[in-house]
Amino acid sequence: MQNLKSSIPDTVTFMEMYAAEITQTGRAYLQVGNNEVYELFQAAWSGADYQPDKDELGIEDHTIYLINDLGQYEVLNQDLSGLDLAEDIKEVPTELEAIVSQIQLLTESQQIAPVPQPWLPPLPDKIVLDELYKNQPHWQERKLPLEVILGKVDLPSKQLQQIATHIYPVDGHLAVFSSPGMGKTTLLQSVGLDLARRNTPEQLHIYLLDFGTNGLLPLLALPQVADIIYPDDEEKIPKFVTRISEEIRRRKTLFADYRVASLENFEKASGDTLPSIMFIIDSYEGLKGSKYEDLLEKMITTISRDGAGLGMYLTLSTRRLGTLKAALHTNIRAKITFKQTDETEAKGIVGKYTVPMEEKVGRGMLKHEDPEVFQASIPVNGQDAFDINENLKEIVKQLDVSWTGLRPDRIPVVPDILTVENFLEMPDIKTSIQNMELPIGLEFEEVKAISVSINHLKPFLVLSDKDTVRLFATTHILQMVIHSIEKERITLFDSTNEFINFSMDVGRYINLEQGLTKEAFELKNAILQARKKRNQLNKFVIITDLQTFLSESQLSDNDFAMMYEESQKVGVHFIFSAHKNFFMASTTISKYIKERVDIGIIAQKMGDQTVFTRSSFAREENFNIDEVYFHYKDIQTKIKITK
Ligand SMILES: Nc1ncnc2c1ncn2[C@@H]1O[C@H](COP(=O)(O)OP(=O)(O)OP(=O)(O)O)[C@@H](O)[C@H]1O
Repeated sequence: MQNLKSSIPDTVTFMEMYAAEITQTGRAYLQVGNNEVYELFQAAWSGADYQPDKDELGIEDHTIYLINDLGQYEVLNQDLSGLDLAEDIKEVPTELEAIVSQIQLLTESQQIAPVPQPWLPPLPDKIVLDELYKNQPHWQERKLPLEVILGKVDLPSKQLQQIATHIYPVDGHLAVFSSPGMGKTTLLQSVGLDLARRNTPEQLHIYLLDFGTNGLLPLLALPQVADIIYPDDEEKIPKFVTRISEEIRRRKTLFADYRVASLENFEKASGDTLPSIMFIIDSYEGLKGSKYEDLLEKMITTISRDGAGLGMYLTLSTRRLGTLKAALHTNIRAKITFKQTDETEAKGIVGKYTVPMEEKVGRGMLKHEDPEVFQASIPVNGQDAFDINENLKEIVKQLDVSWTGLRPDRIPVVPDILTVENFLEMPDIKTSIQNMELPIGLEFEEVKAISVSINHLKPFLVLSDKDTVRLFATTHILQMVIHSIEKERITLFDSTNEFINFSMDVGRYINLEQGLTKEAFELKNAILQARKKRNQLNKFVIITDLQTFLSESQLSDNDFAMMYEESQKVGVHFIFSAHKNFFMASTTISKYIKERVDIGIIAQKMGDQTVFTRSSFAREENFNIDEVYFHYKDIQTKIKITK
């Protein structure tokens, strides 16, 4: 305790005089009223160590001090406390602490209610979403306005701590800002889970745009989630943007037909329901510099401007306001910021505030009428981020299995590698093979399997300007034939000796060692005979390199032309593989084929070949080895082939 003389009023001069003499801590004069009666007293001290059996221990301080000229203590004898010999020095509570804890125990055991405080306790550091529900939300048949619980807000001016909710059709889009690691992703997870608990997959579709570090992944299995999009999803992003742009257009037209300006009014007027669409975007700044930045930014800005009326909402997180273009952030009214390294940044987001922003995760300012102190909820309980994610996945799984109705369609994407087995396992392909069709590949736009009817299959050309690529594409088409046609019906002219591995999978295998001539002439005669007798040979003939086949077989141009011409009439299906150079040479045969061929695989840029006429003049990208054009009915379609 400090010397009490400092609190003596100036008027008490005697007391002041005496008090000036006080040298001991806790010693004081006490005066009651304004007369000169005052008492010297010693204030009680509660800071001593609490040692209930001190008397029995006989602990006494025998230290002898000298008071020096400066009034300081100097130890004269040696330290007799024995502390230097003690093995284990324990800190004991002070007498004050001991008394307080005893009172606490007593009030608890006797259930004595605490005295009401004139202010509310501070917001908790951790609030689990479940704690904020009055009633656990559940799926309802009737579509309700899109609403979520965000956390708790402290309103000291109103002596209130309220659950902070966000009603999208009223409050619009929502953005949360902060320095790294302050709780943005966790709040988005909370929003995602809460939305999924309240709305069925028929009432709400969610798209997760994860431009951060997989923070939204635990939400992927929610039945409302259509898909997750990463900034490097080269195939998915353009399809996603097309899908959303078409949906915006469709909703605008529909709403115009009913002369309404909101989803709610459309549903009232038409009696139909359309799902609300939520875009949860984590770490918006992660989009910067990516290939599709402009495309996505444009789409997100359009949603920020037109979305609310169409039932499409954004909930996004990012570090700073500056990462969002003005055209985007001015359309987002509801903003939350957690701790920012630079406080002016936080004030720029939610407006001026005077209370200091605490450096706690999930603690920040929410723009209410004025900025108010806010604690975000976490979706589920957990010790750390890993724990929270694991528990969240568990709850998401429960929601996933409990929904048996329709779900939003995923954005179709072609697999990175299409194995022969996976391709042939596709239900569409199984049906095509049963229907006497030859599987060709997977189309990219809608990821549909492409196949062609074998009955009307004309001579088929595999064309490329690189031998390795041609070998790859030829192998693919050979595999397709092997897996859809009986072995006995396949003849393989391996004019480059590169397909010996397939010799056992076909009915006839002929390579250079055996000589192609005899078999080639036999084939020609068989075609002629069948033509005369109007027989059907039902054969597939694969020629792995047309140029060497022609030179090695010694067939004349006429012989070859006859075979080509008559083959279709007698059920012989040719598949030729040829290098681009074969057609550059402009021989009689190459010109003959060029004029007639109208089906094939082009494993090179369309602009660099002259065999097939281009159906589109869009800029050509570089293809991977398993991406080719399929030319059919005068149109080229980009397809994925097996690897
Ligand atoms: N509201 C909260 N209450 C308590 N703990 C939280 C809260 N929000 C987040 N945390 C914890 O803080 C850590 C960081 O959270 P989170 O990943 O959500 O931050 P962030 O701002 O998204 O980070 P970054 O910018 O790096 O993506 C996690 O361990 C998380 O469990």
